[in-house]
Amino acid sequence: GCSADPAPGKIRLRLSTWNIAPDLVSYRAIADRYQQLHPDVEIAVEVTPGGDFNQWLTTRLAADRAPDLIRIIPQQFGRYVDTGGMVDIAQWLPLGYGDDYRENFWSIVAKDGGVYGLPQHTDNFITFYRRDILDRIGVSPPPDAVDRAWTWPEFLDVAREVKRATGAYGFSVGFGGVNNAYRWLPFLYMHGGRLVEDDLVTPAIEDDAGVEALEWTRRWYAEGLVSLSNTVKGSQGDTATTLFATDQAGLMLNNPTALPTLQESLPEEAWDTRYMIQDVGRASDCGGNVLAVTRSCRHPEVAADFLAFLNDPENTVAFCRGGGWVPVRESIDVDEVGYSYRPDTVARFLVQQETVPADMIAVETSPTFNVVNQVLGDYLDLCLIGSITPREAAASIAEGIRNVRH
Ligand SMILES: OC[C@H]1O[C@H](O[C@H]2O[C@H](CO)[C@@H](O)[C@H](O)[C@H]2O)[C@H](O)[C@@H](O)[C@@H]1O
Repeated sequence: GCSADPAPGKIRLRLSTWNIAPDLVSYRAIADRYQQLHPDVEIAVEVTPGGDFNQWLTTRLAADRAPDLIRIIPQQFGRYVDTGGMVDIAQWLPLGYGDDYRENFWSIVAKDGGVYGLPQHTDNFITFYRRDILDRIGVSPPPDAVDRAWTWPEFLDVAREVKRATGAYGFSVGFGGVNNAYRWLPFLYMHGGRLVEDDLVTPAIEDDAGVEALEWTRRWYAEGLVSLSNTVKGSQGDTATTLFATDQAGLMLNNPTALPTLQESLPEEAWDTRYMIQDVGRASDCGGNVLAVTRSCRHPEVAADFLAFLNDPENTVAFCRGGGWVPVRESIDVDEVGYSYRPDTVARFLVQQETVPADMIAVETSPTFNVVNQVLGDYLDLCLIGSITPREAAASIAEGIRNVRH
């Protein structure tokens, strides 16, 4: 909380965010500008632990020592709103502040007449490839159009050849760790499957499409095309990018968090991107974050004012430019953002955004999804490592969804 003021008369706020270098720079710059306008406020930018996020935040909230402001993924946010961890900031926002946000994203924070945070940006997955490795095996990337992306069979054929060339794996996937099972759902949806019905609570994963999607993903590991250190739970934040940047995988399905590592570790000409792989349909990840004020904050009116400033159109543009993120404000013309690194790749994230399924977003941002996400991660991983069959995994995931108290 902001109980310990460092200088007399100063209001101290702590903002906690993922360890993503360009974002830390952007948040610091925005906080500095706010401090200049409000000399009585001091803002510290801190780094959130990745793997044990839920344990960390739950304990901090219980002890009333959570950061004042938290960057949190939409897939986990509902649970903290439900349990009173996040503050309704509606009364401190300028009138109509939400009008500019795309509806899908605004609905994540606007609940029961209150506003429990602000959606800051989104992102998704596209296909990365190592140019040098594809050149070596004489394979060309697919055409540069979202509807001409590699299909499942084409992608696995290329991945098998790439595996022979790397002597290790074919591709890596930006699962990023134990909290991110939902990043598998685009594969289910692009195969025509669904996790739940329209009511968001009745399981729908046990049909043919669901079992086939699980089977297909299982094959990645059974054939050694993907490392067993790169399952949902086996992965740590940067696993996918590290495998790709160290020549162990020549292809990668990942989001813009890969960019800072690639910038540091590979020459620009060594890699490029195309659109996300596709099957009978197209889909990609519902990435990004919400920024919220926690109940530990002693000065929620100041924290809310800072949040409104941080998310104003100008600061949103600056933030998205630095990190390669997709803005969720209607008024921002993305062509004018002027992305600072690999704008060609960022342009693909922007186009790919249109393929993120609305029904997938709806379930991922529903209040109980946090629990469903854990169940999905448990059985998905057991299936990927071959301990249970795809059909058993589908049945257990469905049972887990049924057991969640709605
Ligand atoms: O579940 C925690 C994950 O959170 C981060 O990822 C999220 O934030 C990223 C930056 O906004 C965004 O690209 C991604 O779509 C979000 O899921 C973090 O980068 C991950 O390491 C972490 O596992």
